[in-house]
Amino acid sequence: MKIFSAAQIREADAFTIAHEPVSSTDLMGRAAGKCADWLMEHYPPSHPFYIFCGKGNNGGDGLVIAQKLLDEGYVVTVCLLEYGSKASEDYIYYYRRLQQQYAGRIREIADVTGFPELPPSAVIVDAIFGTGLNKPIEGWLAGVIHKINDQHPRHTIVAIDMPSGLKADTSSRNTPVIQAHHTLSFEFYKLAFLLPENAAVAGQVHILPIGLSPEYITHTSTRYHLTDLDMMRTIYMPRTPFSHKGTYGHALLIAGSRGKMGAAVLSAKACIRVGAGLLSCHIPDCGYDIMQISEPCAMCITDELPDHSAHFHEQADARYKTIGIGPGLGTATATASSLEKLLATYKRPMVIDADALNILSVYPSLLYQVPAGSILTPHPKEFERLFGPSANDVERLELLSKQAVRLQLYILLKGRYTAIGCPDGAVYFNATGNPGMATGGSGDVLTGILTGLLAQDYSPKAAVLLGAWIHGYAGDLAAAHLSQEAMSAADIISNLGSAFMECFY
Ligand SMILES: NC(=O)C1=CN([C@@H]2O[C@H](COP(=O)(O)OP(=O)(O)OC[C@H]3O[C@@H](n4cnc5c(N)ncnc54)[C@H](O)[C@@H]3O)[C@@H](O)[C@H]2O)[C@@H](O)CC1
Ligand SMILES: [K+]
Repeated sequence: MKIFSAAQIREADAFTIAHEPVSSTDLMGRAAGKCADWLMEHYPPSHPFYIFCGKGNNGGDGLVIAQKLLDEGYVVTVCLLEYGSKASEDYIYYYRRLQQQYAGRIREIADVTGFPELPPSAVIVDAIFGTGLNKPIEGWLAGVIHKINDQHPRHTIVAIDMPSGLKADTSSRNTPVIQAHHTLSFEFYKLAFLLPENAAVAGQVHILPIGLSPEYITHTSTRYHLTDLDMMRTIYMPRTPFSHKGTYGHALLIAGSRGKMGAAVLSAKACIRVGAGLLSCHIPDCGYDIMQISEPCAMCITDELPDHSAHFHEQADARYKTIGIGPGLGTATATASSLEKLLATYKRPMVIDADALNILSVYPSLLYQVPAGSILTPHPKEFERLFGPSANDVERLELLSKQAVRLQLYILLKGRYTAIGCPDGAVYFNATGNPGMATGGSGDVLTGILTGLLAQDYSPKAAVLLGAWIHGYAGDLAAAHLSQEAMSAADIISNLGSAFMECFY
């Protein structure tokens, strides 16, 4: 799914109005009508509604919702915030209609003392500002936002299109924003919903289709995308009947050190479980029994050193379709030097994670030696060590995209919505996964998955998008069986099979 900017959403709106054609008043009626339907489906008339309206089209949506709920016999109080701006035309149209029929339900609020006392089980609808917000909310309006947020523990707050105060595509850090339980947003995810810094504000996001022009949507390109199952189905490559293990590639995994062999084992298991034809693991001598016993499907090459690896560059040749390097590897100087030599000779796209990333952040010039199309998988701290700090999440995404273009790499920044920067500047957010995956070893599993997919001739872009998806999907299945608390990284691997079955069979 494409993620459009606020400016593009305005264009989509205008394009739909001109080409469907539909009047802007009717488009508002249609969009807000969907919200009213959602509200009535989720809350019976025993819930009194308090609908707070700004004076733009978001406020207009609030007026349409109020009218529909009142027509259906709901108890509604409409709170119009009178902050001096000129009302939009569509707002005025729906205001007149409401005023004619339900004048007694309308209250004007011109400062924070006008904030109503709310009865138990009230539902607050936030229709103050939407995508038209053009500066942080200030003065008594900010006071109203705080008052609404004070109700959060006692009353349900439903935001229309955007929680008011949240900017669609720039940072809203340290500004007043409604903290909604639910956000009913029109047609598209907004970038703001996918940023960790906004975790507290949008609640559950429900995307309501409002019939914006499919022509506009298809033909307009965006930098940001959210992955979905349909996209994965176009990427997934079923195995062919006459194939053999050679068809699915020989991967080399360079991982593990004394005390961190578990990372190597998790990566190896995941690599095999996504279908790599063959897997060899380069591990220090201390890990030999551990790996052979834990994963009999993998072959082992042991380093001359007992506790960490420093000779893997001698192995890394064209026999291997790809290499995954980093989990539990350690950052010893000899390991770093072997990585440098490996990067000088091995030129296929590879997967670089964990300690291999830490080595690159100590020797940043090595970043330029990483083969084009390789996949880096930093978590936010590793990302910062590699590329420096950012003032906010939007800046961090811009940095991600810039570095992916500059280095011609795929950079997968881990998080609730893992963000994948591509060499062409596009950024994809992965839609699967859950907080149960915030546990040691999850990243090692991802490295194994990505390595296994590259081995099978998935393009780097296909591998990184599908890998992130299936990793999160398997994690979601694990959490569904076991709870987010009890699941471990090993459970992600155990659920990879069911994830493939559910998504692709
Ligand atoms: N295509 C769509 O997505 C549709 C959008 N509609 C609604 O239209 C909204 C956008 O409407 P508008 O562009 O009128 O924008 P808003 O309703 O978000 O607000 C714009 C108004 O608020 C003022 N304003 C902005 N920031 C302010 C601040 N911090 N303090 C005080 N005043 C401020 C602006 O000057 C303008 O008057 C969407 O969020 C959605 O709710 C729907 O009605 C129809 C379809
Ligand atoms: K809103």
